[in-house]
Amino acid sequence: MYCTRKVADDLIWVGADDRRLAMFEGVYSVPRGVSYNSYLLLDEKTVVFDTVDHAVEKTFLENVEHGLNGRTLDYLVVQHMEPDHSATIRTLLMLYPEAEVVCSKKTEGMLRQFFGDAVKMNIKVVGEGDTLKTGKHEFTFLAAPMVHWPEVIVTYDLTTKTLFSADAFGTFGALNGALFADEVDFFRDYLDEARRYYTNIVGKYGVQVQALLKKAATVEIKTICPLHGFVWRENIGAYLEKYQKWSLYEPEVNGVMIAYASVYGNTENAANILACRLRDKGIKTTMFDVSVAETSEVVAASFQYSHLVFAAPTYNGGIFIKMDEVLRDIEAHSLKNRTVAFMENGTWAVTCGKQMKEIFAGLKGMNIIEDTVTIKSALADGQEAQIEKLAEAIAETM
Ligand SMILES: Cc1cc2nc3c(=O)[nH]c(=O)nc-3n(C[C@H](O)[C@H](O)[C@H](O)COP(=O)(O)O)c2cc1C
Repeated sequence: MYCTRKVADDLIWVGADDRRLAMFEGVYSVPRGVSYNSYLLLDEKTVVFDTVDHAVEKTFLENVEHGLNGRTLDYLVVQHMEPDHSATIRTLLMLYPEAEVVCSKKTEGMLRQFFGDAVKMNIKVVGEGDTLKTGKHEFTFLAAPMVHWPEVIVTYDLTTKTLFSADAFGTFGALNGALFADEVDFFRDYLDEARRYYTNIVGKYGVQVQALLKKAATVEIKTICPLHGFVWRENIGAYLEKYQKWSLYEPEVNGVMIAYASVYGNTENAANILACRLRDKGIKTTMFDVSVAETSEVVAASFQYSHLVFAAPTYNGGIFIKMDEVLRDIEAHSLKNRTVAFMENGTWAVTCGKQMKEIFAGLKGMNIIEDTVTIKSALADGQEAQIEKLAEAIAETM
């Protein structure tokens, strides 16, 4: 049975929630589920904007069929070829073979890569600024390369001032019946998931997101229809401000994120003492044990906080594996402009502080605090003073 909601009188959300997916993109847990959004326009011509993941194909096809109500599908706009949005293209085109596929030149190549030549596609390639008139509505297309694949376009409805934003402005989390961000307390209940989504998925491409935001700033936007999460029609500015900060790598919290690893508890003990000394100075702290925390959460928090401390044991001559994974992921996301400090532990040859530092030395704008605390198995008498010194060094840079 179809399950749809109206974005406007002639625009229907024909997507679906998936609450069974264990790992989004094989990496990110989605305990609150995820939505795959697709939109159907019923103008003189009919248009579907992107499709959905295989997991929700049945509902999507029923939704489109119900929305069309016997009409034919004239256009399928493909903004992004990642399979969570494109997997259902083949089936949709088999059902509506007359539909013209509107996409970028790069998408045309990717369609062939993913689907081969088996499905006949009537493709209309569009470039930056090209327009498509469907009756009452007129659309223009903007290139958004690397937000977050190279082929991405976003679509702006000149008539209603609606931005179909592809993966930009998305969030993890099923919609649970709500479609609009103003139907939930987004900034209280979903901002953390939106940050985790942004930082992990497009966080590396701040420059490209900035380019898209600059283009978006030249037009009035009344509604944003992303491919995951809620549709925005109120308080859009507040969400744009978050994107502005995230894409400029500006921290949201002047405070310290402490991420630690600890096999036997001694590094954890040092990390806890540091957190207490920082709080004594009135500094905000948050902590993660990287053995149990999701790496994507630590990456998101490293974008959120101004100061980062990493504490880990030496492990087979290197960095403890779970910490290594976190640090490599932060490095892969090209985080910039943070103050960073380290605590290292080891029983016979303590090397991981230097190795952790080397990772950050390769990132732009990192202020590395040199007073690494070195622990030999467990904190020795008198080492409280070293931790206090590190807390003071951090406080001086706040
Ligand atoms: C598999 C394994 C490999 C280790 N490799 C090293 C090493 O290369 N160098 C070293 O100094 N200590 C090494 N250690 C010891 C730990 O780093 C050390 O005991 C540290 O104090 C543990 O801190 P924790 O109490 O926070 O777990 C290793 C421990 C384990 C379990």
